[in-house]
Amino acid sequence: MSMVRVRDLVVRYGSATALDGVSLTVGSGEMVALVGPNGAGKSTLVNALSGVVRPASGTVRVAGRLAHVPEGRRLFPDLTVEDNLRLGGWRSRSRDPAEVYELLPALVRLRSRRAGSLSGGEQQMVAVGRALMARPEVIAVDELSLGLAPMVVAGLARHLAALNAGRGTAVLLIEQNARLAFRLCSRAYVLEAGRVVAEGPCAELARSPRVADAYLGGPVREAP
Ligand SMILES: Nc1ncnc2c1ncn2[C@@H]1O[C@H](COP(=O)(O)OP(=O)(O)OP(=O)(O)O)[C@@H](O)[C@H]1O
Repeated sequence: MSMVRVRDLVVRYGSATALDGVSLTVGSGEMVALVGPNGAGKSTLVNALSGVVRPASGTVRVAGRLAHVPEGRRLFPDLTVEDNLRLGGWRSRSRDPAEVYELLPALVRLRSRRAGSLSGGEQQMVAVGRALMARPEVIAVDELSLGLAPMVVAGLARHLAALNAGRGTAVLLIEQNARLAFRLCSRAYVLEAGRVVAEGPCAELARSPRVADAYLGGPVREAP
C-alpha cells in the first residue's frame, strides 16, 4: 500500500515551473530518497505533500499523517527542547513527549535546554522529535545532513533507520548527500529541473554511470 502517491504533479511559481510532471510513491514502511541539486524542486515537492503549495495539475495523496522536518530545522530558539517538542504535538493533541524520549533518548538530558543553545546535530534531533510528536505514518526529512559533521549525521541516520524498522514509519528523505541517502534508503528518485530523471532501487541507481558521476563522485566499485 502506498502512503504517498504523487501523479503527474506540476507546480508553478508565477511563470516559473518548479515541478514538471513528477510521479512518486512511498510505500507503507518504506524508506525512499529524493536526491537532486539545488533548485531541482525537492522542497517544492515536500511542500506540495504537506499542502503548503497548491499544484497547477496532477494529484497528491497522502494516506495517514505526514510530518515534515523542514530544512534549517526551524526551532523556536528561546523555548526549551521540551516546549519545542510539545508544539509539534498541537495538531494531534498529543502533548506528552514521553514516547519521543523513548525513541530519541538523547533528548532526555537536553529537555530543559534552550533550543537555540544546542549544537546543529542536537537541533536536528529535536526537529525530528518535534515531527514525531504528531505520531506520523510518514515523515519527510528535508536535508538531514545539512551543515553537520559526518559522525553526527551517521547518528541521526541510525535513529531514522531504527524508527523506520521499529515503528514502521515511512520515510521520505530529501537529500543533497546522495551517498547517505542511498545507504539509508531502499529506493530513490533523482530530481533535476523539476523532473524525475532516474528512479529505482538505490543499488541499481548507484551502478548507473550518469547517477554515479553526478551524485556519488564517480563510479561505485562493487564489494568483492
Ligand atoms: N516562492 C517561490 N517563488 C518563486 N520561485 C520559487 C519559489 N520557491 C522556489 N522557487 C523556485 O522553484 C525551483 C525549485 O525550488 P526548490 O526550493 O523546490 O528546490 P530544491 O530542490 O528544494 O532546492 P534546494 O536544494 O536548494 O533547497 C527553483 O528554481 C526555485 O528558485
